[in-house]
Amino acid sequence: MPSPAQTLSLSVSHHFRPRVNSTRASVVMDQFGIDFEQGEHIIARDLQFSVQPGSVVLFTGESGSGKSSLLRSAAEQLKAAGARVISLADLTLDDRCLVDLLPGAVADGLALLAACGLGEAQLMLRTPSELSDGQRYRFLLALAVSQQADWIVADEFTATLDRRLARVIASNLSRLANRTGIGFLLVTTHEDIVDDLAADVHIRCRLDGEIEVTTSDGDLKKKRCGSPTSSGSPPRPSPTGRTSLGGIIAATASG
Ligand SMILES: Nc1ncnc2c1ncn2[C@@H]1O[C@H](COP(=O)(O)OP(=O)(O)OP(=O)(O)O)[C@@H](O)[C@H]1O
Repeated sequence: MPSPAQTLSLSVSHHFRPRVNSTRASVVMDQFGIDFEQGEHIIARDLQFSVQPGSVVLFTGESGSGKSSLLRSAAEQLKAAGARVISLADLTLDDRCLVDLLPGAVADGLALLAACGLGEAQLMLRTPSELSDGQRYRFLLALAVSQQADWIVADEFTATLDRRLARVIASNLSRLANRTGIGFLLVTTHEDIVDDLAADVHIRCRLDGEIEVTTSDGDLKKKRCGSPTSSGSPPRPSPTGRTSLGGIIAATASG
């Protein structure tokens, strides 16, 4: 059983160097002064916040600011501590009616579908492949809640929904978390759901590397723990005109 409250400490970075070497990758590395040993893009160093059962943690920020990287790191830490963590991205959907896909009593299933904005009878009788993208996303949310997880992980939260519905779902999810004790780790670029979601922890990532952590007690902490991500590149040096590829050194056009 996971302990009632825990502090997560996230340290996330990605290497600049390519996962797959190629001559062209080697030329780019030379042009931007990245060698095979160095070049690290730091998303966060020791970013700390506390969570407990039923906490809603929201990561927002611009595209590329590191939200998903932090989400994955938080989910891994919770898993490592023994929590049952379900990611919407890992759920598979059979071709059966929505009401048949939800375990437990029919009445519970109907209530859950309604909370996720799928309360109309004709929708409950459809299969996942007959739903719109936004309806399918909402069903994934309902399915995840029905599977008795400690934590549910949802990237691109409400991205496929019109913004009015997005706010309704955010508010319902907040109530669900309170009622069930299921925690949520959510990522979105949309800030319009912030008030309705009333997250316990709101982590705002910025492309300049600053991360803001706001907790529900109104506490705001700002930390510059990442490296700027706007260009994703270290300062540009003069190219050497030499490229290294798996130990082979060759002259390039820049030389
Ligand atoms: N596995 C990886 N290896 C190297 N770099 C990565 C990896 N995953 C992400 N990055 C880089 O880290 C930065 C943050 O990526 P991330 O996916 O966390 O951002 P995001 O804020 O979720 O973006 P978006 O809103 O576009 O999904 C980006 O510059 C991305 O290129």
